[in-house]
Formats: sequence, structure tokens, C-alpha cells
Amino acid sequence: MIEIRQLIKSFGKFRALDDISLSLKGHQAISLLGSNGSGKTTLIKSILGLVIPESGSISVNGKEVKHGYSYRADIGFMPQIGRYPDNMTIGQVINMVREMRSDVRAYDEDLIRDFGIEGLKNKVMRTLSGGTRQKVSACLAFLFNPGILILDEPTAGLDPLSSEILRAKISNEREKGKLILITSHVLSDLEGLASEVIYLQDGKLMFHRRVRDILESAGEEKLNKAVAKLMRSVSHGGEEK
Ligand SMILES: Nc1ncnc2c1ncn2[C@@H]1O[C@H](COP(=O)(O)OP(=O)(O)OP(=O)(O)O)[C@@H](O)[C@H]1O
Repeated sequence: MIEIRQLIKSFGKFRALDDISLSLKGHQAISLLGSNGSGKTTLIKSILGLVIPESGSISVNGKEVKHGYSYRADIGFMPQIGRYPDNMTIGQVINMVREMRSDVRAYDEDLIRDFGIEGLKNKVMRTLSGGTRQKVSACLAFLFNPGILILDEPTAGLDPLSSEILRAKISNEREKGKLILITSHVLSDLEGLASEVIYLQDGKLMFHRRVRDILESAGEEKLNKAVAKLMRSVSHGGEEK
């Protein structure tokens, strides 16, 4: 569903993405890992068409990103920090976004219900806690029932119950065949959620592997331990892709 070929992006002389090729398919929850500054956000922004790469290509559901923005209709994006008009209420923001897509017949309001957003709809955006703001961002990302979800640090700031609600939603959507790309710095957040892991370091792709294979080859039951082991081995030896 997302094909990235030999992607290169520099900021001045600094190479933020260095020859990245990836094939991302439906039915997967893919965890995008990497230390601060490794290129995760730049990669996500390239997929969203917000960063223009200097070479290489990205196609989403067969449409080349550089040929227009229509492909974005099938991507739901949850940013790390959602920015919304300060004086609007939650209800007004959700209605405003809903009206932007009159072509959509059935909205996905599961998270609005499960997070209890109805009871908060008169709260003004500027007064929201970080976690409630995150919940609004999550509700909006899923609202149009997109085939692809890109979630940037989705559980950061969420309380344990809300985090579990979001994890369950991600699993459900994956089972329906969606492609879900998730960045997180917390390895334990991946447990039972991710089916594939991508690891970037200094703008380079260090590995893209199935969780099952990572667990098997590390001889570990816990994904966070297995991924940490693999990260150490590729960081020191520069393993596979
Ligand atoms: N607009 C920009 N101008 C100059 N340098 C940039 C720009 N955007 C990103 N960079 C640099 O590119 C590198 C990759 O940044 P990016 O935000 O993609 O990292 P990240 O993996 O998302 O990091 P984090 O985990 O901290 O969010 C960093 O060194 C960053 O300083």
C-alpha cells in the first residue's frame, strides 16, 4: 500500500533520509523506531507530502505522492502535538473536520464513544489537558475510516485506560486489513500490538522485520527485549535490511 523507493532527503548538507526503500502492506501494525533525530518524522512527512524529497519516490495505493494530493484522502494522521483553533470547543472542531469530507458516508465514531468525548464536547480547546488533546487527535485520525493510519507517538500522554482503548482500536483496524504506521519511543508499547518493526538510525534503514522473526531469532518472548537486542547488534555491526 505504501512503496518507498531510494528516498533521499537532505536539509542543507545534512542527510536526514539516506536511500530508504520500504514496502508497507495492509493487515499490519508497523512500528517505526529510531533515536531522536533519526529521521522518523521526516519519513512520515514525506509520505504525507509535507516534505519534498530530493530523489526517490513514494507511492500510496498506487498513486505517486509527487503527482498530487488526492492519495491523502485514504490516510488518517495523528500528529505528535495536535494544533487546533484555541477558541473552538471539541464539538465544533470535530464537526468542522467532519464537514470537510462530505463525500464520506459512514464516519468511524468508535473512539469518540469509547473516550467519552460526547461528555467533553463543550470544552474549549485552549483549556484541554495534553491527554485530552491527544484523544481529540486520535478521534479525528480515525473519523473518515481511512485505509492507512499514521500515528505519531499516539499513546504519549494518555492515561492507562485510554491507552488501552486506543491499542484495542489499532488492533481492530489492523484485523480489518488496514495499514497502521506507529512511531513510539516506548518499546513496551509495542507488545502485542506491532506486527512489524522498522528501525532507522542516522537517516538509514537498519532493519524492517516481522515481529515473529525478531522474537524467534533473538530467542526472547518479550518484544521489547528482542528489539533492544537487535538494535544493539545492528548499531554495532550494521546488519541487514
Ligand atoms: N526543517 C528542517 N530543517 C533542518 N533540519 C531538519 C528539519 N527537519 C528535520 N531536520 C533534521 O533532520 C533530522 C531528522 O529529524 P526528524 O524530526 O525526522 O527525527 P525524528 O526521528 O522524528 O526525531 P524525534 O524522535 O526526536 O522526534 C534531525 O537531525 C533534524 O534536526
